[in-house]
Amino acid sequence: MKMALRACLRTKPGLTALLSQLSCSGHAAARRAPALVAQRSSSSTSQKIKVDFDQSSGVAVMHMQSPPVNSLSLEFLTDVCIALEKLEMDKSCRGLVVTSSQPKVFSAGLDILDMYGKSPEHCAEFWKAVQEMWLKFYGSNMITIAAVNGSSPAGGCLLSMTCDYRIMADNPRYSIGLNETKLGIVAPFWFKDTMVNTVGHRATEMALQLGLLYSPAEALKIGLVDQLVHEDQVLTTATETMTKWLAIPGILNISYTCHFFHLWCCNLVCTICSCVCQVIAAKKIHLSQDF
Ligand SMILES: CCCCCCCCCCCCC/C=C/C(=O)SCCNC(=O)CCNC(=O)[C@H](O)C(C)(C)COP(=O)(O)OP(=O)(O)OC[C@H]1O[C@@H](n2cnc3c(N)ncnc32)[C@H](O)[C@@H]1OP(=O)(O)O
Repeated sequence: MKMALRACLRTKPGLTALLSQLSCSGHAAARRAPALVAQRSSSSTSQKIKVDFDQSSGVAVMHMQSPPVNSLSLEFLTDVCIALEKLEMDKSCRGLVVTSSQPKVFSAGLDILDMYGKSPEHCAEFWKAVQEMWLKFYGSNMITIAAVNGSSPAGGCLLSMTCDYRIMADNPRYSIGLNETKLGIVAPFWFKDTMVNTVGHRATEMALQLGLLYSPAEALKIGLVDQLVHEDQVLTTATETMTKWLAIPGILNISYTCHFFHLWCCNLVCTICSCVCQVIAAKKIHLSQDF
């Protein structure tokens, strides 16, 4: 699925242009961007994202370092998107491993504090940034591997699911899943679609209806993650796995099918509608709070 989307993006410049208009790169571009320099290994850092790029292997490692729990705030999402955009533009970068520098947590999902009591404009910007992160990872030209070295609820799980492969720390204290229902929130349909593409319809229905968080062993069983390793081994296993993937001839050039392209278009159209609805809703809430 991910590869099909990637191929769509590569072969449909019009779609790419549309996406870039839709995306929040406007505000992203205004911010500082971690630079990638042409040397064997480079390291670039924004406040919340550190990228180590090994030019000899063509593999970058993105460390999320937004304490305490890598919650996805507007600022953090913007940094992630900028870093990803930079890597995407560097054609020598063929693989990306995403991991966390925070102990015990990969990402706590959307930053709840960034969604509450904020202006409609902020909410719209925030929501656009969430969608941009999803689009950028899902449509990435690189092979992406999530090194899930801690808990990964809700938006954190979404982030990992947009990657081609997930390796999780085998620690029963960690959990992963779309738990929005338990928080009284409905997971957006594109969260749902991403999970369907990962674990199938029935498992997704159960997961979303009950707001399930899975232990690593349970997650492996339903295919939400692909591999469990000792937590000390998550990152090294991810880079080893990346080497194997990148050795496959043409891995970055898998052709797409019409079915996937249609699904992609549907998702895009629905996303626009959902975005408009969110803004309208936000405005209504804002108005009702005034009375
Ligand atoms: C009307 C228009 C609206 C437009 C805007 C759009 C809004 C649309 C809303 C719809 C969104 C739907 C999709 C939602 C997706 C989400 O991702 S929602 C977020 C769900 N996340 C969670 O449920 C995670 C909750 N956190 C945890 O389970 C645990 O914290 C952890 C991640 C497992 C880590 O546990 P532990 O190591 O024990 O740390 P804690 O002590 O629990 O936490 C440390 C501090 O971090 C704060 N924190 C935790 N999670 C978040 C978070 N998601 N956002 C912000 N802050 C978080 C926590 O409060 C602690 O803070 P302090 O108490 O200050 O230390």
